Amino acid sequence: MTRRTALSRREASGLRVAVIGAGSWGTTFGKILADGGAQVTMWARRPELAQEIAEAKRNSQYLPGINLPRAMTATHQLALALDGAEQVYLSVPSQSLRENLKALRPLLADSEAPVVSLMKGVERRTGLRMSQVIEQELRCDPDRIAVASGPNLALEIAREQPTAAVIASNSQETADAVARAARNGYFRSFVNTDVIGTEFGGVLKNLIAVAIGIVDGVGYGENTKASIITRGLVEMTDFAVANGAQPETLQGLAGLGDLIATCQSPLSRNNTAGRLLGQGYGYQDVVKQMQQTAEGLASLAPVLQLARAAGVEMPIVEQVKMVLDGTMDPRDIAPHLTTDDDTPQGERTQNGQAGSGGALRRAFQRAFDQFRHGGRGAARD
Ligand SMILES: NC(=O)c1ccc[n+]([C@@H]2O[C@H](COP(=O)([O-])OP(=O)(O)OC[C@H]3O[C@@H](n4cnc5c(N)ncnc54)[C@H](O)[C@@H]3O)[C@@H](O)[C@H]2O)c1
Ligand SMILES: O=P(O)(O)OC[C@H](O)CO
Repeated sequence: MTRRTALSRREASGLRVAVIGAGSWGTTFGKILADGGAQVTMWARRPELAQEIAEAKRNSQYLPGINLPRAMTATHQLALALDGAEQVYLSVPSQSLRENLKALRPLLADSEAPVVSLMKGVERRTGLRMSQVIEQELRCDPDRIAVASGPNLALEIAREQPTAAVIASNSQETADAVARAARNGYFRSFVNTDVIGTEFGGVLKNLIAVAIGIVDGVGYGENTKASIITRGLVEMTDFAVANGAQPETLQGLAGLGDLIATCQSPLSRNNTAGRLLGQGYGYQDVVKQMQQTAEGLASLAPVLQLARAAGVEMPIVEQVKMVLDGTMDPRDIAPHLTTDDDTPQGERTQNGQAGSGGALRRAFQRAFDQFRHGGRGAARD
């Protein structure tokens, strides 16, 4: 244990937490919590992984070379993992969250513990964010739910490289309680109440990271990547704000911060999936080659559906989808500034209008329409 870790252990001393999902992020987050002083029980689907974590204090498949803290144990029995848990953290692939929650629900029936999503996807079938799926399946007070997001490449954090994150909840009290637990000498949690912006930041940066991977795979250079990252952030902000986020959240750790980390790092699975696409592999081959979860691939279609419903243009994300579907040559990917032939006027807006941005204007228009129609739903732009 490093000195920084030792200093911070006092802060959450003795808190009992459960982490559901023992892949690279679940295990790393378990280490963050244990190094902050919590007693952590991991739930792993496979008994042999639970045994390795509990006995050898290792997770050699997902975190090679990392020694896990003594205050971390593991089981493959959900009931044991949740027994007495004062906080519950969820870190399974987004598309499997609902089925996992169905198993969790009876075990959490009498619990008031905060439930924290560590995931960065939307559900393909419904387009729902993970906190919404949690609320639906656990039928719990949304104030109990929190989400964690930020520039958080698991292996770097497992190596105790200093990192910051955002914990968001509708309830300031819940966010504060989670942030106090998820904090140690190498991991710092900031708090906000913008759950939508924090969650969508994590989802959307994955899609732009796939685009950057494609560009890398094709062999284009830094100008192309910088153009896509910059215009990608505009798409992320437009989309998130149109769906209820606060724009400043997208400029913070959960937006820009995570976008930078994920687009730059070869550790990123989304970036890696994009690189394979750029090298000419088809979707099925990419899925076969990925050993770990690349959330962006499953989130593409539902995000584009939500974007169309909100009248938001996402030309970069559209192109990633076309490459994935095999309908566009990866070499044709470009940081399109507009989907029509007009000369774009100013970088910030999609519709050639000056000012604070297309998404803000549309969000305002929608609120106005809603007001005008007596809250019966807004007209489409
Ligand atoms: N790895 C990171 O750096 C990182 C950082 C921040 C957030 N995240 C997010 O965390 C979430 C989990 O990702 P990860 O990196 O831990 O993925 P991973 O691929 O490393 O691990 C996923 C884990 O879930 C298990 N799993 C697979 N299918 C399952 C199912 N149907 N039910 C239960 N468990 C199942 C796997 O066995 C594995 O243990 C994702 O939403 C990801 O975006 C990851
Ligand atoms: O490996 P990725 O692409 O899932 O990215 C991991 C984290 O989300 C980075 O913050």
